[in-house]
Amino acid sequence: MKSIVLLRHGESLWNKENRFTGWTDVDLTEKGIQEALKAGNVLKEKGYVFDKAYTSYLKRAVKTLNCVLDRMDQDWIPVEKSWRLNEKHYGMLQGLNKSETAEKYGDEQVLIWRRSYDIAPLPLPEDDPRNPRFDIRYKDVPDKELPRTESLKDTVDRIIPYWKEVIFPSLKTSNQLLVVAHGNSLRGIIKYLKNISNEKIVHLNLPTAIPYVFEFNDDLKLMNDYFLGDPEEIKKLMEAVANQGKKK
Ligand SMILES: O=C(O)[C@@H](CO)OP(=O)(O)O
Repeated sequence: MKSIVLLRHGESLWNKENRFTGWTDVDLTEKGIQEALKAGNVLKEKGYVFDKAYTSYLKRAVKTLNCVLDRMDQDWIPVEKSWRLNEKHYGMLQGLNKSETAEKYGDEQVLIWRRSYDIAPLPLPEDDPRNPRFDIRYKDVPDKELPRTESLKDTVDRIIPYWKEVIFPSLKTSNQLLVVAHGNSLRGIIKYLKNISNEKIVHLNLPTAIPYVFEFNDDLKLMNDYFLGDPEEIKKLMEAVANQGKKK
């Protein structure tokens, strides 16, 4: 069986402060580093040997990947970074506290901004210094492809071509691949892989740094998917993520 392991980064500073993050390049907390190292230990214990890893241009994902590979003593494997694996762009919500935003606009509106398929938060103004066009790391990305906000659909539209053209085809010549990315960019990939409806995807909340394994047969047909960890604990972690967008 071939497998692709999806992993959300460990806790970031803005996860801890409960702020909308999106494309803001915040670092891991100490807890986030420990979570990433733990994921590395779990993958090592299970005997994973990755042929290649993929991650985003954002340091919380890059550093999580580095911690995982360090723990596995697989620091040497090829790694490809792509802006296409970045988190959903959260537009004008970036930096705001999620429960304060729920106090102001209501839980339901925040759920729409966080989890609906095709509704995006208000975009950053064109001249906002946070517009990705002013960030050197995106200098090779055509301006029209750089978001100032995104719905999950927009995220899927930029991520799935990369999945189909780069990540998935490399499974033909590999056995195990690792993708370290973000809560919503991974939700987009999972929606595509499992053909989850626009309505059902609202309820998927990914915990930080819990490996999610997708197994494929030799014809690259998806056979099985499961988290590595205690199901009860994972359920609680998922509920905690869902609750981040509610009033206190
Ligand atoms: O703020 C964000 O960028 C994301 C992921 O951390 O959060 P949410 O779970 O609200 O989509």
